[in-house]
Amino acid sequence: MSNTALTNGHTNGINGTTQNGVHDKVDFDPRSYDDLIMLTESVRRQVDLKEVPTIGIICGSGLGKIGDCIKDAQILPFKQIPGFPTTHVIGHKGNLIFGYLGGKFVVCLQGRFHPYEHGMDLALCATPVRLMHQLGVKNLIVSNAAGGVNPKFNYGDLMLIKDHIFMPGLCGFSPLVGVNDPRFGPRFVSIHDAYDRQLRQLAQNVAKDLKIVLHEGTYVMSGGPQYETPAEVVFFKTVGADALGMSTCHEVTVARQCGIRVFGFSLITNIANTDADNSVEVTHEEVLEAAREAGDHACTFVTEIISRV
Ligand SMILES: O=P(O)(O)O[C@H]1O[C@H](CO)[C@@H](O)[C@H]1O
Ligand code: HPA
Repeated sequence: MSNTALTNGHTNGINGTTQNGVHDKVDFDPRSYDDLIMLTESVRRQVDLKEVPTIGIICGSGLGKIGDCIKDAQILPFKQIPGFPTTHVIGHKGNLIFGYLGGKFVVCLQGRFHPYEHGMDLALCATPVRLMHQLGVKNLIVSNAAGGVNPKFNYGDLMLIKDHIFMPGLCGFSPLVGVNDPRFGPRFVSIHDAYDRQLRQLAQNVAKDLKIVLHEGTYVMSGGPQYETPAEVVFFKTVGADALGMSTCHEVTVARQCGIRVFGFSLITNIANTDADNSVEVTHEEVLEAAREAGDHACTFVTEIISRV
């Protein structure tokens, strides 16, 4: 089957109605388990789930190519998913894709929700992970574009995420804040093993076989959307950062709450400034350009990992 864009009309079951497959603004509560179930049912009605997608993928800025590599793809635009907000960030297409990659049936978020776009509602931004869990995902591959802080990193390198510092989470902006329905998972979640050791080892083996430079390090998520000042970069470097971004940690936190194993990697799209006297401008355009250049590379890497999971 060739790739299919799903545009059939549907009823979403969460308040509003739909016309021509595009949902009206719906009153979706990301902290309601019942709303999550209705969202999941809406997705199930719109796609032909040939198998249970046990692997989920989230594409970082400009890394949508990974989604484009999926075979026999069924493409569900976010605007057809009741409760999903829209993604406004250039380089995030806004599709949920089902199909085959590395010989496995996968579900891929071609575009993500950044907390800075959605009033720091981290539970809303992490809803796709809860959806993936409902659909049967057991392993999640998260990717992002990030600024390199570790002096060994070069433009275009890949960094396997070994651990993270979730700045908004530390300041009370966690997707787990608020009343917790135990059906989402436990109230208190241990994040001691956020990035699965076995999957990291597997990725290291893949990188070696494919002769890809793969660093390992700590990813820091800040709130954004402004990039960091040189002093902030030095601060993050001092506390152990290797790469900086504005995403991922909220998704990983929710994945761990519902027991999904996580593998994460960053594409180093720029080198973060550490000296205000010799600093250069960082732009989203250069981030996207780096991601475009690394697209094939990232796709091969992810495909091979999936084939070995
Ligand atoms: O983390 P992803 O989605 O790759 O996006 C990264 O790129 C954007 C900045 O250029 C920020 O949103 C940052 O988090
Ligand atoms: N900082 C924060 N987020 C980013 C960067 C950065 O330097 N590059 C890409 N996303």
